[in-house]
Parts: sequence; structure tokens; C-alpha cells
Amino acid sequence: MPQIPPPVIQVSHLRKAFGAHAVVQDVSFAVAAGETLVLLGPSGCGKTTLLKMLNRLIEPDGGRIEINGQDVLSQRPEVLRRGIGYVIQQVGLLPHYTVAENVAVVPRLLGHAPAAIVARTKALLTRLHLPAARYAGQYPHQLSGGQQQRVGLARALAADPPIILLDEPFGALDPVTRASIRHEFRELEELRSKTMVLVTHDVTEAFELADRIMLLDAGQIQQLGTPRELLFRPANDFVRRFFAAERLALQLRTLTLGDVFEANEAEGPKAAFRAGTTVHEALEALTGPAAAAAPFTVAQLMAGFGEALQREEDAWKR
Ligand SMILES: Nc1ncnc2c1ncn2[C@@H]1O[C@H](COP(=O)(O)OP(=O)(O)OP(=O)(O)O)[C@@H](O)[C@H]1O
Repeated sequence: MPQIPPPVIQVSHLRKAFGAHAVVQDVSFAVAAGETLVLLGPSGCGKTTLLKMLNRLIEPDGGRIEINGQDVLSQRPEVLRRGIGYVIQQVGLLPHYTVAENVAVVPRLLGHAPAAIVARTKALLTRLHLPAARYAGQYPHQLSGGQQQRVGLARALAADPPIILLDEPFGALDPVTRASIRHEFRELEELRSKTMVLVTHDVTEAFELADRIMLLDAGQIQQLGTPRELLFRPANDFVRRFFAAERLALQLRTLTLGDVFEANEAEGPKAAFRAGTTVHEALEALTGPAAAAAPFTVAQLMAGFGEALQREEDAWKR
């Protein structure tokens, strides 16, 4: 039998109330190593409260949270938090520290060697498109919102924690910056092996970043599954209604060229036309310079997409 690795985060029967208001109600789930779990749901459904219980910024009323098999309540909160990166919308950079000093906060607390901290900070800033020569000595107020967000991400990654929690990390940005940072975020080598839990109320963001999505309402899990499962196999009416307005856009982001065409028809010479490319990405590529390399036309793609949708819906009905 193949060995299934134990989950990195295991949550059982977690509960939290503020006064009479039950904000998180009997929530259980597990996050596997390297997985990105997105907490999604309407405002006030308990996403942030749930996330903050994972690193003990909020203490639960009941239930259990284990990280790498160890009960979080058995660890000192500050020690627990040093092993878990945390990125928030308000970034929270220290205003009187330079960019480099902000990034170095946790490695310093952990007693890493100064030379190693400098090298790591430089490498991270460069990877996040903030060349150290230009930005390391600047102060947060000298940076744009998008740049501050990148520093916040660099800070969370500085000590290379295996787990990262992110609360609306792109929430304060305008839609264009938001989409481009999100794209960079997805491509970032540094994040490939991380176990991440990310809070958002943005459905597109959830579909772009999640391995699995937990859709919450009123503190309860409505459905936990892959984007494809939530879209094509909604567990209840709440789930169906939640995605209704953006259904077509989400279908375009969920189905891939591999779903639409036979493998050999889908693959073109450009990376934009691989079996794993989403229909949405392929449509974008068909309006750009890569279009000439496409092994199909927009009309063929859309006809194939229609058929694939039908197949997908039929498969779930069975
Ligand atoms: N410290 C607190 N004291 C009292 N009520 C609180 C506290 N923190 C959160 N709440 C309430 O708990 C509910 C859930 O809040 P939470 O921040 O977890 O929601 P959310 O899903 O992250 O919402 P949003 O998307 O708007 O940030 C809200 O009704 C909120 O008012």
C-alpha cells in the first residue's frame, strides 16, 4: 500500500464564539504537505477567525489543532508563530525599519547568522522584483502598496517556514496590481513546497490559487473540495448560488486543454498550449503574440469547451 503522508495541519471539531455569536462551529479538516487550502466565503463567515486560531492569535473555545502531529496548545504561542509565516492585508511593516530590516525580523529572532540573513534577504527581494540595491535601504512609506505587499511576503518567507498563513494578502491592491501579483505569487519557486492556508472573499482568486477550497457560511463548512468539485458537484444550494454569477468565468478557469481536446490536438509548440493550460489562459494566449503557434482556432477551442462542459456535467450526474 502506498504510504499516505500525515497531514501537516489537522483540525478537529474547532469552535469559537464571541459572546452568544458562534463564529466557527464544529469545523474539521486537514491540510496536506505542500497543499494550498483557500478559505472562501461571505464577509463575516469566520474565515479570519479560523485562520488566526491556527497560529493562536485567537484561542479556540473547543476542538483541537495539530501541526505536524503536535497540539498547538502545548507550544508557547511565540515559538509556534516563528515556524509559521503570516501575511496580512494591512502588511504591518515596521515604519522605522528599512525594507531589509523588516524582512530580517524573524531570522534575527531565530538567531540566524548575520551574513546568511543578508544573503537571504537580498535573494528574496530580488525574486520578488525589488532589487536589493535599490530597495533594501528604503522605508515602507517610500514604497507603493504593491511593493509593500511584496516586502510583507518576503518577510513571511525569510525564515523559510514550511507553513504560511495568508489573510487577504492582495486585498488592499487595485484589481490590475492584484492580478499581476497573484500571477507572480503562483509562479514563485519559493512557495512551491509550502503548505498554505489563504483567506479570500474573491472567487476568482480562490480558483486561481487553491488546490482545495473550503467554502464557509456562518461558521460552518458548506463544502471542502477541489475547485472542479465545488463548481460541477456543489454539495448544496448555498454552494451553487455562491458561484452562480461567475459560473462561466470559473468554468473557463477550471477546464483545461486536456479536457477539451485529445492530448495530441491540444499540445502546441508554446508553453501556453499544454494539456494543463486552462481554457481561460489559452484564450488569452490566442489574442497575444503566441497565437500563431496555436494548434487550434478560437472557434475550435470554444466548440471543444462546450463539449467538454457537457461531458463534465454528464459525468457528475451519473
Ligand atoms: N474579537 C471579536 N469580538 C467580537 N466579535 C468578533 C471578533 N472578531 C470577529 N468577530 C465577529 O465574528 C464574525 C466573523 O469574523 P471574521 O473576521 O472571522 O470573518 P471573515 O469571514 O474573515 O470576514 P471578512 O471577509 O469580512 O473579513 C464577524 O461577525 C465578526 O464581527
